[in-house]
Amino acid sequence: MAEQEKYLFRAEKICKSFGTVHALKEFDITIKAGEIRGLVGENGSGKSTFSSIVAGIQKHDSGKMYLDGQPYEPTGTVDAINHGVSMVVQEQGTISKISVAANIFFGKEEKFAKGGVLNVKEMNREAAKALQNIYVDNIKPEMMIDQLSFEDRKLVELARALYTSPKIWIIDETTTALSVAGRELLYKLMKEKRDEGKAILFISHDIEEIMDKCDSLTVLRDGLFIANLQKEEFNADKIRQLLIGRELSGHYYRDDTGVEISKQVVLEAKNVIAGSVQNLTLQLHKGEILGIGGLSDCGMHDVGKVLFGLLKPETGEVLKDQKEPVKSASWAVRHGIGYVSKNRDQESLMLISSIADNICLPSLKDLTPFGPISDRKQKQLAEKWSERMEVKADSVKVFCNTLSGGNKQKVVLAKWLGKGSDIMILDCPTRGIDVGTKAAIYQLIMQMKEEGKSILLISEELQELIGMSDRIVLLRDGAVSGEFLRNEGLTEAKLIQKMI
Ligand SMILES: Nc1ncnc2c1ncn2[C@@H]1O[C@H](COP(=O)(O)OP(=O)(O)OP(=O)(O)O)[C@@H](O)[C@H]1O
Repeated sequence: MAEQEKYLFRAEKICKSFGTVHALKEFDITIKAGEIRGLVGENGSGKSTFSSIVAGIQKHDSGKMYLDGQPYEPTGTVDAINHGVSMVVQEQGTISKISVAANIFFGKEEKFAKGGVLNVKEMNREAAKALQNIYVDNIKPEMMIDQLSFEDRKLVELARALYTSPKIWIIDETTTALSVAGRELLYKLMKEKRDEGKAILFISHDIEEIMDKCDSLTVLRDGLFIANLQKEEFNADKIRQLLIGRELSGHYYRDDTGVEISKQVVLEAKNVIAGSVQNLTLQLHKGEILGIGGLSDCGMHDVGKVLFGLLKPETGEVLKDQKEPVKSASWAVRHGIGYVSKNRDQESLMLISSIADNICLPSLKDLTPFGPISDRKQKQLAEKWSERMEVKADSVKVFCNTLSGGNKQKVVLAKWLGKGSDIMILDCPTRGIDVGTKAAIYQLIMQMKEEGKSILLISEELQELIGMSDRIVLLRDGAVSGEFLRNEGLTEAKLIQKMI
């Protein structure tokens, strides 16, 4: 048997450059049938570039790929799907202004067309099957995709990817877009597909998750293959060291306990009903890190929107300093409130603009109090925060649409840290961020707290909530279901009890 035939998929010496950036340098990887292979590496190490080449989204410059022992050179995504390769992308992968069913069958509509007329009923019926295949019954095929939450749109992407029963399923940093329940569903599907003899390439920054769910892993650093490990060789410290290229020292989360919370309330919601928020009463105190958690649809992401003025209360009010109503998002920015949305590409970044323009956007008024914008000051601010957040790019002039997912997230954080807002609403701030930078973000959050800033930390990561919050408020069905003060005995199980 030829060497490549032992594997369902094999890539050899894959190279890909974008101008002067060498995203992949002679990268090799193999995946067997019935294997879940993890792909790990720091932000910008080339994971999405590689997976998008396999999925036919872009072409490599050189190197060879084999599928089922045959040379594999997809001419595009449709060709990749026809060869049995499907991918769920890191960013939002659905198309706005069309239905769920139209998203699932985008590019394959001819399957439901007769005499040039689309049989929508038939397409909806088939879409319902695709959703049932992944055990989802709350999303209806005829719904407009824009009605769905970020998480539900990811589920539609899962349904689309699995509808064709792919031989290779690529999952690019998808878990962080999902709630606890969504993740469990994804893991169940991964196991099912593996047991059916399919191959799965699973990308994640969560080392524990990789160790738990994968059979083997490949480490990528700066576009280079670094190591392959089999399950029995997995060790968290070893993996971190391999992907960063040095030992990671220091504590990940803060280690103080028994902190005092100031009585001064800086931001509050009083009996608010808005979106998925039901009768919410919540107070954020000065210098406090207030963690917000819960299951999917508990309303936690809408809490951030309500407090930032993006979502208007139908009843109740949102007050700053217990007196001034938060009128709108622009009012909030002018009054020292910053907001990092979970939906980075749609709500937090101008993708077709430079890193510098994005970082400076909320600070323009501060940079130009008396006259025209100073290019020098703008560059200084952008460079300072881009360096502090370790954004990987040749310069701050680079456009955000060319950055890796994690580096885009760093720009979003840099933008609000540069503005120096007194209140920061962070919705999943470490989504897609690698372990090294994650530690730096936690340090920055602590620094903000020490400077007297107040932080609302909305997170799907229970460990992150326990590790960083002074106080944790849990939500169920849009209302507060439990509250915990920081203490040594706090466990995930205790939080989960209040979430379900
Ligand atoms: N279209 C593009 N134009 C220019 N540079 C690009 C483009 N796409 C990717 N890059 C660069 O290629 C490198 C690898 O990016 P890639 O998205 O593959 O990283 P990644 O490992 O997936 O990172 P992350 O964990 O942050 O998602 C980065 O330096 C990125 O800026």
